[in-house]
Amino acid sequence: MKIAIIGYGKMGQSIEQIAQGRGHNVIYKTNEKPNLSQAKQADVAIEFSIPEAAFDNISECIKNQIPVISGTTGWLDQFEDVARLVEKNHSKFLYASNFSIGVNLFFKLNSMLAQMMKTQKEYKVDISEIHHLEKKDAPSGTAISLAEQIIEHTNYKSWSHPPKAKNSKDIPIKAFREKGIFGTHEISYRSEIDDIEIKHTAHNRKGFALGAVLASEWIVNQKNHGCFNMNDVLNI
Ligand SMILES: NC(=O)C1=CN([C@@H]2O[C@H](COP(=O)(O)OP(=O)(O)OC[C@H]3O[C@@H](n4cnc5c(N)ncnc54)[C@H](OP(=O)(O)O)[C@@H]3O)[C@@H](O)[C@H]2O)C=CC1
Ligand SMILES: O=C(O)C1=N[C@H](C(=O)O)C[C@H](O)C1
Repeated sequence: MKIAIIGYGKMGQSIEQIAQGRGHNVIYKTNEKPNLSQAKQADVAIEFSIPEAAFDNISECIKNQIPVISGTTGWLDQFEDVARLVEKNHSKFLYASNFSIGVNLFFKLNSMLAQMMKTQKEYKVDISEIHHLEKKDAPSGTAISLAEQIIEHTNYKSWSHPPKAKNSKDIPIKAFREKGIFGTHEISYRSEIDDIEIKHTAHNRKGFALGAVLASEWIVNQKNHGCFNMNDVLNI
């Protein structure tokens, strides 16, 4: 598979390593707005850049019929515009706030626990995330996905960051930045009697990078056009 990497920072470099280890060829990489005539030579573009650039980078790939995978967080208010472009151009796009298999299992666990907690009125939920000091957005895309899954299965209506006091329909998300943390997410249901907590800790970036490469392999073989996610890729 020929790969274009758009955003060759910490993730772009990890993805290149994993992709090469699986026998793929990185034919183009950039830290700027992509050169489309070069990117078009690839079977797939993998986009991990910055919140301000993601929408333009993804849109250009879609308009040029390059299947595109993105993991950039902090731009999702423009997701519907991307979905319209995908339809209009009969293109393929896959987004995940977190590509790691472990986190995608954790997402399932979060949804199952939320379903059980819906009727347990004495518990209040909160989410916390910890990331490295270079992270540009807060709260993390993963924390927002976790909140949305809880909202889908309970009576909570929204999430807030920074946490608002005394809004019982709001899920508070706390974000911490510490040196050398790759991504830690914790969900806590607390009552006066006890707490129930589930937690995922990434030890490095290999899981995110491997997931992005697996998603790329999947989308290249996908016959239909459309917007996809990791549930389409992983049979879990
Ligand atoms: N979904 C997932 O599983 C994961 C998502 N992420 C997300 O991926 C994104 C990147 O993370 P990370 O690699 O750690 O961040 P980095 O800051 O290490 O990398 C971002 C790179 O994008 C480059 N860049 C800046 N402007 C553009 C542009 N216009 N077009 C293309 N590239 C550009 C930067 O270049 P320069 O430094 O020269 O400005 C930099 O090299 C973040 O949004 C992060 O939250 C991270 C890990 C996992
Ligand atoms: O910026 C990061 O590093 C990460 N970002 C993603 C997020 O915002 O959820 C995924 C992972 O937690 C690492």
